[in-house]
Amino acid sequence: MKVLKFGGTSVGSPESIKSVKDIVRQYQEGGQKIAVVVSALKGTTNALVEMGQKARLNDTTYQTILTNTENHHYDTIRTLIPVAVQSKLLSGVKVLFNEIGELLQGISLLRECSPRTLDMLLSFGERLSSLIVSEYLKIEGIQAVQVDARQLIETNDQYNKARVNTEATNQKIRHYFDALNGVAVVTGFIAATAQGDTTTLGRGGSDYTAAILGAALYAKEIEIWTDVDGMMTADPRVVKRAFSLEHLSYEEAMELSHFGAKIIYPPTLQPAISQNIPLRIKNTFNPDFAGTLIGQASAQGQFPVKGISSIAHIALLRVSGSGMVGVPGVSSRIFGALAQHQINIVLISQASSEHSICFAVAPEDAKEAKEVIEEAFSLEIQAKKVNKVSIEQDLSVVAIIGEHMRRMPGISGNLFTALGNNGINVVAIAQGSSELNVSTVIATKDLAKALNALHEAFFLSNTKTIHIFMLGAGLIGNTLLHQLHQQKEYLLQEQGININLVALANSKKMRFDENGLDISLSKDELLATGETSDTQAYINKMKALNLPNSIFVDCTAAHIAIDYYEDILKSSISIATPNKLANSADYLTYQRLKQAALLHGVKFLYETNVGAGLPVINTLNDLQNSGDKIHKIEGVLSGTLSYIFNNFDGSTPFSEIVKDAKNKGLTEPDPRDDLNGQDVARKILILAREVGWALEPDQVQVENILPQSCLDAASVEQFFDALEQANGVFQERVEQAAKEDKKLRLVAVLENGEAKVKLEAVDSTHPFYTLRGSDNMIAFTSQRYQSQPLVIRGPGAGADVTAAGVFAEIISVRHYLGQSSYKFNLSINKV
Ligand SMILES: NC(=O)C1=CN([C@@H]2O[C@H](COP(=O)(O)OP(=O)(O)OC[C@H]3O[C@@H](n4cnc5c(N)ncnc54)[C@H](OP(=O)(O)O)[C@@H]3O)[C@@H](O)[C@H]2O)C=CC1
Ligand SMILES: N[C@@H](CC=O)C(=O)O
Ligand code: NA
Repeated sequence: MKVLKFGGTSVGSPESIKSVKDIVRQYQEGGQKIAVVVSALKGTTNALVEMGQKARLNDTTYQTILTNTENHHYDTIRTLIPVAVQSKLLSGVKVLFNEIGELLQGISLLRECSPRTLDMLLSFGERLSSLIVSEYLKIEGIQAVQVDARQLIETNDQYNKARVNTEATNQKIRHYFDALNGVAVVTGFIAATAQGDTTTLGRGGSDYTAAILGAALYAKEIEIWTDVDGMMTADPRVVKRAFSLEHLSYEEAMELSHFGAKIIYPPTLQPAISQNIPLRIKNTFNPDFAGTLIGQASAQGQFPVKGISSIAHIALLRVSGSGMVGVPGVSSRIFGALAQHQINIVLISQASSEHSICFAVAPEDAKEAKEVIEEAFSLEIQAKKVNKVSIEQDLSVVAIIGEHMRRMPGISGNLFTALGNNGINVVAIAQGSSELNVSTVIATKDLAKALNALHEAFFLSNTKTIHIFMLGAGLIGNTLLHQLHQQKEYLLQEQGININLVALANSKKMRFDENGLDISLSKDELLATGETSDTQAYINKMKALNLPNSIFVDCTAAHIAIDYYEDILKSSISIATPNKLANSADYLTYQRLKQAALLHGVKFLYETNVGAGLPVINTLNDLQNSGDKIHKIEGVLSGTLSYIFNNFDGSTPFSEIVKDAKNKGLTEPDPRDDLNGQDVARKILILAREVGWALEPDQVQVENILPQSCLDAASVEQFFDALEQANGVFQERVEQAAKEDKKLRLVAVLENGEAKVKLEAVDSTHPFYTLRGSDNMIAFTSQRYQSQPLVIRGPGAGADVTAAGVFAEIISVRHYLGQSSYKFNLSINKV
């Protein structure tokens, strides 16, 4: 025998009732004996409660609700059942609705709806649904019998939450089912006293009915049919990648349910659990899916943590004071006082110093809880031995649950790393000694982020999602987009990195999608449906989304986002940027950004600021971190100028070569930033700061090679016109160098705390002489590399190499996203 319980959504529509029929038929055909328990049609119980309340206040609008509810039942029948055989059922339903109408009229006349009357009123929900389902099954050729549980389940007269007389009930059930042929369709939730007065079983009542039947009939299994694929690893509305669990122990299911997974209500399943009857959670809308099996033992499968659950709103109360230390009975007085006032405690945490106890209650109970405790400790408070009770609001509880966390080191380490790396502050912690549940209290604003971060850390530890917020989709940004698209699949399959581009913007449009923009589309396609670009709004939205593992990628050439960097880092969002403007602004800005990243445990990444994709900054840091002392840095740091001087031989005008460099993506958006030495000045300034010299921008000595007319030009186009006029100036300098068998190079030098950028003609013995194309060359002379400098050389500009450098930084953040510190045991058999 199996007992199948179908909840309100499972009988909520004609389509779902058809699914119920298919499920019942399948069992019948398989020769399996079953009993079916049904809830009221979705929304009916609430509607009945509302009607009762309105009628009691003589508010005649209850009649509208009654008409709507009645029509909903008729519509269901008309859609479900062929016209020719509808009339019997329609009139049966009509009779019941007439009774409801009379009862409501009575309530309205008496202006009274006692618990007893309410139970009578609510009983109609299940009486109607069981009638419809059983008649429909009969019409479909299934031998079904409507069973009113008031004949079977006997309770006391504690209306609304009646207690079951197990002995009498078991007898009645066994007696009834012994004589029964066919499928019983039993009303959930309702019962009756020995005198025959209607009662209801309280919250989770239909589960209770199924458990009572299951226990009385020694059922092999109880199936709870609902509208989800079983118990999930987390709430799928918040955690998109939550998945359904195959096995759980009763205890795990109970913990998960306590923390908000409202699929079952375990207290009501106790009769079945005490007889060790397995429960299976199944989805009426996906019946072939196995669902979740809940039994005595927990499955030691792939995951030691079975679920991540939460209570969205709690208040935390703290009782503290010197008078609590070493004094027995304090907690009993606190919790005794709360119990007396029926205040439920969600979580308790106490430090071993005993100086304070904190506990969580529902926010609506907080004020009363404070008053009650202050009353109980009024003398100690007067004597200043106990402080006034403090209340913290806007908090949530997030818990990890699983029996196999027991004795497994590293679980809480992983929990706190995942929260910490995402800037989530833990206000309080509680772990039972059973180690079945580790609960943390956090700010409600961080709840979704915490659930996602923890879900990733415990269930998807082989896959990390990185949420990317990209600002700027010009040359570098667009190239990066292509690279992300090209590598997306490889990264997911081979590296376990899930690239999720959440936002993209240019100067005109911006677009957000928390679930990820489709990066197979071009940036124009992506932005076509975007909203008007607004940097402040962009940053606010990025912060408000509060996603874990987020990185902001500034691919603009502008100042627009620089002022927000510190705030972004403080919001636990990493930054990767090729934009040099932040690090080459005043020294204080540079310092504050580095500090903000450090303090908030996020990354501020800017390798491409110098030498594009070449590993310049990282090499410099590696040298210093390993104890080396930098004496001198000398370099050709402009890809643009390298390219220009390597290609300019006088046969093509200088201005044409500059245009060529621009078209090749080597120059800054305004090539004057390259030619006036500013771009290189920024780079050597950044290197100086990395070495530890607190230089300001105006302390870098720069030789500008551009005539004033070029600097004065109002736009890039006009600059090229002016440059054409000045071609001769450059022609002369290059020819002069060539005569001496030399080449021009814009060289940056950092030595003795001084930074200089100047145009030099180098001869064939100089290492810079041999540079080709857009090559950069950086030579570090240090304590270790004294006689022979450490040299880095290669293309130091261009869209591909720069975007690739930013790309590498984006994926590098996965290394600090909380690697699992425990090994999963995949080989152990499941229950
Ligand atoms: N080229 C190279 O080799 C290297 C470049 N870099 C750096 O890379 C950065 C990007 O350069 P590049 O791609 O050439 O520059 P582009 O001018 O091609 O692109 C800049 C992007 O920023 C966007 N933008 C400007 N203002 C805003 C705004 N208010 N809101 C949103 N987006 C905005 C632009 O929008 P729109 O498209 O609407 O104009 C454009 O998409 C620069 O900082 C540069 O110094 C660093 C190393 C090497
Ligand atoms: N315009 C720059 C690009 C890299 O920073 C250069 O030419 O080096
Ligand atoms: Na670099």
